[in-house]
Amino acid sequence: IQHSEPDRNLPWPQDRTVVMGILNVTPDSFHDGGRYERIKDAVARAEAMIDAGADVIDVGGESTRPGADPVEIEEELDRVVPVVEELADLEVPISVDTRRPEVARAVIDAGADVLNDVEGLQDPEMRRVAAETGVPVVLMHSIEAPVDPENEIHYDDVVEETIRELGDRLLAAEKAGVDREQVIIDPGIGFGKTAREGFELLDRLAEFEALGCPLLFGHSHKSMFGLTGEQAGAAPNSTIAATAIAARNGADIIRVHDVAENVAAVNVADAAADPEGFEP
Ligand SMILES: Cn1c(SCC(=O)Nc2ccccc2)nc2c(=O)[nH]c(N)nc21
Repeated sequence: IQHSEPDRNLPWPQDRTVVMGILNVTPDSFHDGGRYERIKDAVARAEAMIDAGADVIDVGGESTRPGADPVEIEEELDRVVPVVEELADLEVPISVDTRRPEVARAVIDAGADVLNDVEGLQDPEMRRVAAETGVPVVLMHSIEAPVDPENEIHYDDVVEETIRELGDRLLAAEKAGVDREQVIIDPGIGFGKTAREGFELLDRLAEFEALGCPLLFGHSHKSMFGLTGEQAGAAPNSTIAATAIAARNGADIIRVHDVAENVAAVNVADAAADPEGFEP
């Protein structure tokens, strides 16, 4: 499966699978130290991921784990803006994972290159930010996980329905002036979906090509790997194996915690896809 059309002006290579390194800047992802320590630590971690082969860094100031308590806007700004300002000088593009238009505007002003919206631009103000700034935006599919897991949402065909719903979100974005060329789509692994649905999406990823946008796959350490003998937050081996399959099935960007290992996995997939043309 070849990657999406190379004519898009995205801030990363178009001829191979791109690796996005995850940089959590939530307080629980740092040793207790001062604010300055935390910023320095975050920059050091970003540089380590870049050295390990990351093509883009995704900065997130609010844990999006289901049930995590929401963070005040001021607090989120205080966590991400200073880090984005430091990372803006590095040689790779910076993505910011936020659901808030105020944060989106602030980080773009601070030098962020890409918006990563787990709410799929459902907020009209987020659509306005994307339309006005023209930055690439990741449009992730998410179903608010049901409160009581008993009546967990089940799809007839999770792939068909995720593609259809992403199509609807794409249309809403275009109506708001977002250029389809700036949109990256994402099935939202684990967001209101079961483990088996995660594997169904992984297996049938090529079907998302119907939407004509680059595709981001974000499976790293997620709970779907409970099915394969690991567990949420500690699934390095399943993650790496799934990375190779996702890349071979057409994922254009992989969002991961462990960069070096997953760079190897995308290289294996890309080499298998084009043994004559692959360049190390
Ligand atoms: C911000 N963000 C997240 S956070 C959830 C997460 O990593 N959970 C998690 C992480 C580690 C262990 C267990 C769960 N997932 C995606 C995604 O799949 N796509 C895009 N575009 N952005 C995303």
